Amino acid sequence: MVRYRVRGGNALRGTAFIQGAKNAVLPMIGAALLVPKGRTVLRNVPIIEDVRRAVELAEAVGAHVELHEAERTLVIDASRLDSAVLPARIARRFRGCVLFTPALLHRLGEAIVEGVGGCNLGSRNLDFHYLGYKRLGAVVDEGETVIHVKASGLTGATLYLDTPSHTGTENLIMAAALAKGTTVIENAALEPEVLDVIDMLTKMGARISGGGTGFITVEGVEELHAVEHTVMPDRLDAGVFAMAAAITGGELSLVGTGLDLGVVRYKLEQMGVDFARQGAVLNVRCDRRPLRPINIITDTYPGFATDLQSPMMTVAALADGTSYIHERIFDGRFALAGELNKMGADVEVDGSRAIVRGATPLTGARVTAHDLRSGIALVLAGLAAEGETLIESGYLIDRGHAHLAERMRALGADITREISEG
Ligand SMILES: CC(=O)N[C@H]1[C@@H](OP(=O)(O)OP(=O)(O)OC[C@H]2O[C@@H](n3ccc(=O)[nH]c3=O)[C@H](O)[C@@H]2O)O[C@H](CO)[C@@H](O)[C@@H]1O
Ligand SMILES: C=C(OP(=O)(O)O)C(=O)O
Repeated sequence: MVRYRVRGGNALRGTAFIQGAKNAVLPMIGAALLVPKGRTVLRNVPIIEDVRRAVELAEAVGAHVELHEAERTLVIDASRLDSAVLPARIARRFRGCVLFTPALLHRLGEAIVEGVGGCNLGSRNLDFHYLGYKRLGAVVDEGETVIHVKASGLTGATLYLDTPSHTGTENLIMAAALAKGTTVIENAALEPEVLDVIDMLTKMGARISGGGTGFITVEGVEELHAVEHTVMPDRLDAGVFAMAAAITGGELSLVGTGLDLGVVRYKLEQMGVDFARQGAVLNVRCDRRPLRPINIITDTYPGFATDLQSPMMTVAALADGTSYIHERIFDGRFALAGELNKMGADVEVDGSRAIVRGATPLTGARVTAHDLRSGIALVLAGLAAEGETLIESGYLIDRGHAHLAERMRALGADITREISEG
């Protein structure tokens, strides 16, 4: 059992190195499996548990994968895929496993998904993925636990997503990239990570247009080839470090090529946090105490990312006044509220809305990370709390943040990652 121990009170200062994006690297590993010849190289890979699971899963289907941790580089040779089974013991541990389906379909004619993991955020349907595969000519057999997708060749079609699903868009692009003819995906996701995946697929030889418009057209090609690609910076990791500076009254220089925090920056600015771009570095500092309250509504890009809703709840708890949060993407993403309240916050949840009455002084406590983002939100709470906070399970935090304790300690935080028995 991994846990994080945080002693609050230190302002974070210095240069924070932002990792590569989890939600870009996972589909890119899936994309690398589409390639029958040569070795794909991914740079700026975050060394997180989800990447380790993706490596294990790629190996389970027959790929040869080298994860060079110090170099943050993955080298993937998918020339000998030999199993269409995504085994439950690995697939149930992360959501990104669903991104392997298109490659298995194209390379082996079937994908057998024995389970799908990921954060427990309420209902997380995959119907857009399966309806899309069916429209492209696949047969989908959805058993109670195992999903079997089969196709002896896919053909382009017009696809529509009821809501712009992030992994749904990536999967249907990958399925369409090697299908015969033209596919149009309407109401496609606009997230920067999706665009980064499109960039990589385009370098691989895919013919994709309309990325970022909501209407994506894919002209199928015969084969894709191996490329080298650098994963974009993780805007969620960057958002967390910006918030850490905000709540501790610190000052951080965020380093990560092309970082753009979008609406998260504007919301933090409204709360009293200062941002300044200095060339390639984004500087964030907060002298204002206490912060001003805020209203946020989560949405697909360019709206406020649901993955930063939990960390923002911690920031709101430390703001002077009442903040309102409306969660519109997931129907079960407020598990953090009860844990923050154990630390002295005053958060009231009513369906998809939360009211956060601040500023309440936070006190260290033993708390539970219910998912990745509630875990990192509790780390933030610990940094601002008086006394010691113990957060379990740290594994969930490690799913998405690389070397968190080391990176935060380098900035002055008192945080340790511990492995306990049981
Ligand atoms: C690995 C990865 O990239 N994970 C991200 C991805 O998850 P993921 O791709 O799973 O999220 P989606 O965008 O697909 O889901 C958003 C919403 O759409 C619904 N839906 C989705 C697909 C579907 O077939 N049917 C359906 O109803 C879901 O139940 C959910 O309510 O986007 C989420 C929303 O930005 C982020 O929180 C996750 O970090
Ligand atoms: C919901 C998340 O991840 P996943 O989709 O991988 O469960 C997340 O990163 O907050």
